[in-house]
Amino acid sequence: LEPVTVAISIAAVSALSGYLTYSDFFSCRFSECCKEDRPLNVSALKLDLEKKLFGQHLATEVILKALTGFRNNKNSKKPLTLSLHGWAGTGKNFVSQIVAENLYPKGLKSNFVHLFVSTLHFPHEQQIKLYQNQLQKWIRGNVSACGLSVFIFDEMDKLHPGIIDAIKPFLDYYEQVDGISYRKAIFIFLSNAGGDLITKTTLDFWRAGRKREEIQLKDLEPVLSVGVFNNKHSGLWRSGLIDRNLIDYFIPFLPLEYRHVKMCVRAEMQARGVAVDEDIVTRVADEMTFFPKDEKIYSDKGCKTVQSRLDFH
Ligand SMILES: Nc1ncnc2c1ncn2[C@@H]1O[C@H](COP(=O)(O)OP(=O)(O)OP(=O)(O)O)[C@@H](O)[C@H]1O
Repeated sequence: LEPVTVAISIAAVSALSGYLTYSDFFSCRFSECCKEDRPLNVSALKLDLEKKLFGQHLATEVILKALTGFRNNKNSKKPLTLSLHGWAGTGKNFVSQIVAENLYPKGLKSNFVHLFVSTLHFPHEQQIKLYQNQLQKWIRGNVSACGLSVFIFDEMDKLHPGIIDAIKPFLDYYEQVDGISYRKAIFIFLSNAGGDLITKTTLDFWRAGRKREEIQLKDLEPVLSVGVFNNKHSGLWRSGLIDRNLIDYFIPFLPLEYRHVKMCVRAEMQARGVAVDEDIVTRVADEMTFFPKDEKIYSDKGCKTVQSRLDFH
């Protein structure tokens, strides 16, 4: 059989079985497809988070629930907004990548996933108005092309106050704004703001002899939202997004311990296709620095420099 005949037969069978429409088959085969109505593969996302993300039981649980609920709800009243907080190298970008890959096979490289980095895209304080206009245009254009667009804002703590409020109308409970519905879009904010509050709570649990897995969202989420709202350097200082309850979840990323750093080293070795050597794992983990000064429990940079350190061994 010729490839064309095979393609047509597969398309016809798929269309008949209701799995894909005929035009879907061709458009999705030859260019990337906007997956607005496709259900999320919940077990794949769960497996990814549980296998790949270390030491973040709260983030794993909340992200899984939030995405599943949102994607299964055919009548969502607003876009999904997640605000991820935590110390450097604790997995915020890593999780965004996992989420993106579970929505679109090309992940962060997908045409429907957009990453904004504050210091790169919005560097000058004097140009806030310009950035606000550009941001609105960019989001409007992309959501009109694909409802299930994903927008990731990295370095929120370095974003000049007020910029993010430009997207408030898109995050609100409107059916449409100027003829466009934003209700299927996903907004993810990443920030180091609140990292100190998260560390303090995690440390309190540790000092009280309690397991970190006992920390619940209610121990952190309220402190986090208030802390971020009152922090001039959070990107969400006095933000209407918090005021109007437009952020669905504040998700804490806990500081990583020595054992988590070791897990990151092992994962990196496996990703490089080399056999895991426990001596090297220990040596790389021992090279990292830990805080607080006395107890030395949490890695200063999380797992961030693990990859480059591994190159030396
Ligand atoms: N909790 C984790 N589980 C597994 N790997 C992790 C985790 N945290 C970090 N890593 C590894 O470290 C790398 C750097 O982490 P990542 O970029 O996600 O940190 P971040 O929290 O976004 O930091 P920053 O706030 O500095 O941007 C990731 O690509 C991943 O390989």
